[in-house]
Amino acid sequence: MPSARFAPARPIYPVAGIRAVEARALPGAVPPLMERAGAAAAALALRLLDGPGSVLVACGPGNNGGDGFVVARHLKAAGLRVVVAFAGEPAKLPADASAAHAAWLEHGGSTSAELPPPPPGGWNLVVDALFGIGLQRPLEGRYAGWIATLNAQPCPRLALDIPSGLDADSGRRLGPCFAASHTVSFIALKPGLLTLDGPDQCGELHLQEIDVDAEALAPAPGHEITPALFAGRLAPRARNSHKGSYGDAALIGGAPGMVGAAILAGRAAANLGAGRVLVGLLDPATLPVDILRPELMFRSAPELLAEAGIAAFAVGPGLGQSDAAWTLVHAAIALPAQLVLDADALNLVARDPGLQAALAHRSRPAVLTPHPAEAARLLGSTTADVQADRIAAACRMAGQLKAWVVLKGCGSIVANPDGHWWINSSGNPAMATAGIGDVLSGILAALLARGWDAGEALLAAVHLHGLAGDRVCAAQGLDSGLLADELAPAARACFNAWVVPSPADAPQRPTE
Ligand SMILES: NC(=O)C1=CN([C@@H]2O[C@H](COP(=O)(O)OP(=O)(O)OC[C@H]3O[C@@H](n4cnc5c(N)ncnc54)[C@H](O)[C@@H]3O)[C@@H](O)[C@H]2O)[C@@H](O)CC1
Ligand SMILES: Nc1ncnc2c1ncn2[C@@H]1O[C@H](COP(=O)(O)OP(=O)(O)O)[C@@H](O)[C@H]1O
Ligand SMILES: [K+]
Repeated sequence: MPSARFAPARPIYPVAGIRAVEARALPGAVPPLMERAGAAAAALALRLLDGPGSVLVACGPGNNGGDGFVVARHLKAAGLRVVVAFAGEPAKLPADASAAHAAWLEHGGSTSAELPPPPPGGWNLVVDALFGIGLQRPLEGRYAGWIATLNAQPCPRLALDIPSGLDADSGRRLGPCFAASHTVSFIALKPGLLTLDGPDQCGELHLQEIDVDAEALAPAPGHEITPALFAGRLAPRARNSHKGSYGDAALIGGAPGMVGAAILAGRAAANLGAGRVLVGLLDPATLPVDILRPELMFRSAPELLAEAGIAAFAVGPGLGQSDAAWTLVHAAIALPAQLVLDADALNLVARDPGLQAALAHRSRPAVLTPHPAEAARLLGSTTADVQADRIAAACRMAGQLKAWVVLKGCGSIVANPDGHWWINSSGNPAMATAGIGDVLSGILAALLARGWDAGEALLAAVHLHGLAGDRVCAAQGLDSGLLADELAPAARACFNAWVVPSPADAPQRPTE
């Protein structure tokens, strides 16, 4: 079975969910969860140190500080020079943290109420155990100063559970925020690690489940995206199949001056194995053929919408917001085919409650691919409001429009109409360039044309699109300058590697 090849999709919990898991896991846990967390973090710290040295552990007034005392104890026991900064009142520590503090003192440790200056040669590691999921407001005063000093240390910087200053639910920096080179998070993933500012602040992310099976204790409202979610679709083609078996994908867009967007989407659909790809341009006079991709067939947009038997339409790339564009969107929503709405198709829907109602009443849910500004228009809010809670925004759009939605950007959020959500971790900022979104629409159109349902197609397309961006950037050493048209061949390669495993992935024959 292909699914055995893919890591299962790990659950993601906002703070309330982690608290529910903890409440069930904590009582009677042996060893206590804080001891497990601290030991796991210390093991990572030792790998980062790779030898003797001096470590600074900055501990806060709650249980995150408790994790820090445990880490300090283990590192001291391993022979390192460990300095603990702790400005809280020991008597006010919560019970587990208080026990960890006492154990640190019993093992010969001490604490300093101020951040001590670095030793000659500097720190070899700094550990942020100031605040975890209990952060309630922006850091200021002493702790803001500590964060600035910790961030200035030219050594590995390890955050425990979540970088201090980062909101665990939204991924928003609330103010001064620890800039980790590595983050070790405990029990389960939190959304804030994976979206918005989270990936920048976390550095390399390590999850330590510390022997807690979170999903057995409390249902998870969200999951990460991995191919395990759509592995059932990744079977090789039947030999006895033909182009009609893989559907017609139709791209509608390309107003004058924006024909490239429709071409990019069409090329991507061709690379992802649609049986036939048809491009319907608003201004068909501009381009009769894509000479570099002559597989694409061209029509006028109204002609294409009237064509029988098309399995999937993606409407929006380069569409514009003219009256003609509105007529096309209106007609596309009414068709029984699979439907992707992107870019200006979304802007037209945002302006028209009639289109919104028609979308919500489709027999098959549509797939919507807004970036945060398009999402703000759909929700009648602002981009800042959307970004302040990306999961809530994605779920609201999906619920209101009864559609599958991806809210794009760093840590894209996929939401279904029932309120479940997923976060995608593939992709990179070189993808922040015009045309990349059109490629996503094309990938989606191809998978839908091939018969995938809306949810599987969206999860796969979003993950694959990011993976393709990562592959091209890694292969060419790019931080910027990625071209949208480079993505589709890379997406093709990644997709086919899922379907046809390399010999190294093939099951081994038992030796006799
Ligand atoms: N309870 C347990 O046994 C476990 C707890 N864990 C750790 O505990 C953490 C959560 O602990 P807590 O709930 O105690 O929360 P935190 O330790 O994250 O912070 C809570 C404390 O910080 C204060 N605070 C919040 N925001 C502040 C701000 N901006 N400025 C100044 N003070 C502020 C609060 O008043 C409270 O005293 C997790 O992130 C994780 O690191 C893990 O060890 C797993 C097990
Ligand atoms: N910093 C980033 N990290 C990961 N993915 C990104 C980042 N910036 C952009 N992307 C991805 O690139 C694509 C850009 O799409 P979009 O903003 O619609 O651009 P356009 O419509 O101009 O092609 C989205 O899929 C988005 O998730
Ligand atoms: K922390």
